[in-house]
Amino acid sequence: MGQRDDARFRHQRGQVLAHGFAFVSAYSSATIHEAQGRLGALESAIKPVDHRMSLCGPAFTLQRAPRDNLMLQTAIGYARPGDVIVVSAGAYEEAGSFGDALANACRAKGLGGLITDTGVRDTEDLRALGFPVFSRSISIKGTVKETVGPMCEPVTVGGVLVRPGDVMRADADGVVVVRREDAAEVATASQERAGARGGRLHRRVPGGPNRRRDVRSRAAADVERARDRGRVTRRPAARHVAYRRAARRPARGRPCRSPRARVGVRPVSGKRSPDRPGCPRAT
Ligand SMILES: O=C([O-])CC(=O)C(=O)O
Ligand SMILES: [Mg+2]
Repeated sequence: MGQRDDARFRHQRGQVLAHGFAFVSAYSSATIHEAQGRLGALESAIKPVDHRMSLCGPAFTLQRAPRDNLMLQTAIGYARPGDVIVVSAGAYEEAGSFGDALANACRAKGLGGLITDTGVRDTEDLRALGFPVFSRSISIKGTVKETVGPMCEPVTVGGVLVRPGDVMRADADGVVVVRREDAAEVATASQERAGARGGRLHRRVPGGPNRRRDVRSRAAADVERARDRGRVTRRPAARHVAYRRAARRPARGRPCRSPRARVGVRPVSGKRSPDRPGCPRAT
């Protein structure tokens, strides 16, 4: 089997195992990350070129030299419609290895998007094209086209292992990878989580039926916790009483807003109290 056929074969296997990725697409990257036990999040530096961009699809992985995009161009030729090209290039930020020309090629092939741990450029065109691109950086610096590297092999991107056919989900918040064999299970867990949270949030909508009870019980629980930690005493400390009395006393001359200054306490930080009537100088 030639290199091209070999890559296709392995990738097809990945796609067969990636059943369920369509369901994963219904949930946000953060929900999926939580639902699968807080796993699979790529480093937060990898972000969309435009916050409206999102993608979900099977990974088409490749490894390449940091300032060389030969393998990226090659991968676009091999990848299939819907595939998400996932590039591992050593987290190198100072190279714009993908731009308008390659994005147009991806669009023409119907690819699902690009996730790269290096830089991209021509971002205005990428936004106009609407092709989802998630990168570590934006750099105007060009790349050479010289070095051959592996395709459709497991790679590490943003600190996470990605295998061909694993499900990539990315949105404005970041990128998460779901192991292809777990996709259906993670979709179910995400649905449960989204449903449970949706219910709780609904109850807390301002003016909603349970708002008062919720707020009161939460406040009571906070006080209880603070008491346990010894922060709340039943009677206010003597100095708090002094401050409050001082604050109520009518001021002579121009009003002074600082009860702390009126009882003659040196301010903890910031400006000293001004020397004016009704406001004794800090000592
Ligand atoms: O050609 C390159 O190396 C990257 C680029 O700017 C493009 O794809 O438009
Ligand atoms: Mg360009």
